[in-house]
Amino acid sequence: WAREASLGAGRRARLPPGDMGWPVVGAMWAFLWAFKSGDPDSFIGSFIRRFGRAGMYRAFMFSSPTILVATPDACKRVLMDDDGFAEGWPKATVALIGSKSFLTLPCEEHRRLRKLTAAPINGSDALSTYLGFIDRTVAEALRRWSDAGEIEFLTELRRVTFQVIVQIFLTSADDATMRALERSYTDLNYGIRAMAINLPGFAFHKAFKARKKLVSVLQGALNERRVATTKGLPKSNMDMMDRLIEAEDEHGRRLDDEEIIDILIMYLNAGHESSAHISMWATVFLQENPEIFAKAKAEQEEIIQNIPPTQKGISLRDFRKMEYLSQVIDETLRFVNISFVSFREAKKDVSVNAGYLIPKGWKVQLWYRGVHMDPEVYPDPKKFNPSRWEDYSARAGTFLPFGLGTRLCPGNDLAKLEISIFLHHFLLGYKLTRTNPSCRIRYLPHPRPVDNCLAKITKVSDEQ
Ligand code: HEM
Repeated sequence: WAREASLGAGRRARLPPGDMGWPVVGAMWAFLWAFKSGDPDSFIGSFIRRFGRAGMYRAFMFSSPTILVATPDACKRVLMDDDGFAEGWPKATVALIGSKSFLTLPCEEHRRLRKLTAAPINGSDALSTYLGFIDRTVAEALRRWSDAGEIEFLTELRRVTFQVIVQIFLTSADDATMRALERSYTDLNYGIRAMAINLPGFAFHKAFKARKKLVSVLQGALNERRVATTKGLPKSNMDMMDRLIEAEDEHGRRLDDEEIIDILIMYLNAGHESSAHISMWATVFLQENPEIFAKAKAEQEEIIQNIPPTQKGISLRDFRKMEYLSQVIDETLRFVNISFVSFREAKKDVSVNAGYLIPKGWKVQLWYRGVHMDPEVYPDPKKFNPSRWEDYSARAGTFLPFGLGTRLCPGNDLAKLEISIFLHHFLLGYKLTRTNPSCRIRYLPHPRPVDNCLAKITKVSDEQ
């Protein structure tokens, strides 16, 4: 109330509708209740019900006055306006991912480090470099799982996507380092959308301990790398850690250890969590929908039949032919809403959407989930329907699984490649049988079955 009052009558009158909720906690209880009770869409739904389809609402969340944005045009307007908005992530996210990661970097520094780190992971050349490794890794994992009996499918997929991202960022990491990192990331993620309460029993407390472990493992790897460089030991090939160590700005300044570690913590996390979840959900949806499965399988069979006998594995050209599979993945991205919201902060007063005011200093939450589940944008939004993407190109702002603008996910192509190659092998030779097909879903931090998709992977045919 105090923050609203300080705006003055004129500015206050231009705020979008909404209310600041309960003292201190604001709308956090309603948010947590909606997500924990299994109906996440009811959170934005309650604003629409009470205040109409304004598309923007005011609320008090994560200890800050906040504008919730839930229409394609308003999301686009905010995401494309770097003069008006900076990143504005909740305290817990910044504390866990790192205050020197992209989450808080000023514009110029962000642009420089983003250019340095995004080029080696996106674009055809980069993708061709990793394709062989991804192909071998997922094929081998599926073979192993089919001999293993019951597995936690999501946990195993996380290991695979982690193996891939570690290969790109820290080529030489040994198995023990990798396992230690991977375990800590699981704990870290459970605290990422929590309140930043560092007391035993709270999710954030456990997550913060996991961050300390990550820092110590990465510091060890960085020390080894620096010693090797000082001694002039030969390098097998240049990975992302080397690039970050050697990067210099125009004044000759290099990144210090803290900066390198925070950037690595961010990339290693962003680079495996979402891809693993989407691979799992896409597999589950395919298995639950025999017609979609059959159509996707037929496409992969055709692709494999046209591979020349001299070619080993699939190529980038084959990947680009996977049109229907790409629709399955887009529909999974829309339907699952792994990144259900993004956070910004207004650097100045900005007018959006028919003159609503986003006051300077207020937080902005971009509700991608609200856009993706809006029946006016996607008819029958709760139906998993890959065919809605046939001959359809989404209007800007309506499909935001990877965000938009200067913060667009730099790993979007890599993620799609990884998920496609996994599904390619799965469709051609395997079947998923879940132990608890109607297992409860937990929506925070990301939607997942609470049993981590306990299942058997069975080999049904040899891949040709
Ligand atoms: C299905 C998989 C993925 C999804 C759904 C996803 C989603 C997103 C979204 C929505 C954002 C934008 C956040 C914002 O607007 O502030 C983002 C940013 C980011 N993603 Fe991804 N991502 C995925 C995979 C990856 C992969 C594989 C990598 C690494 C190789 C990655 C690295 C990043 C990084 C570093 C950022 C921050 C970019 C910046 O601030 O400039 N992501 N991702």
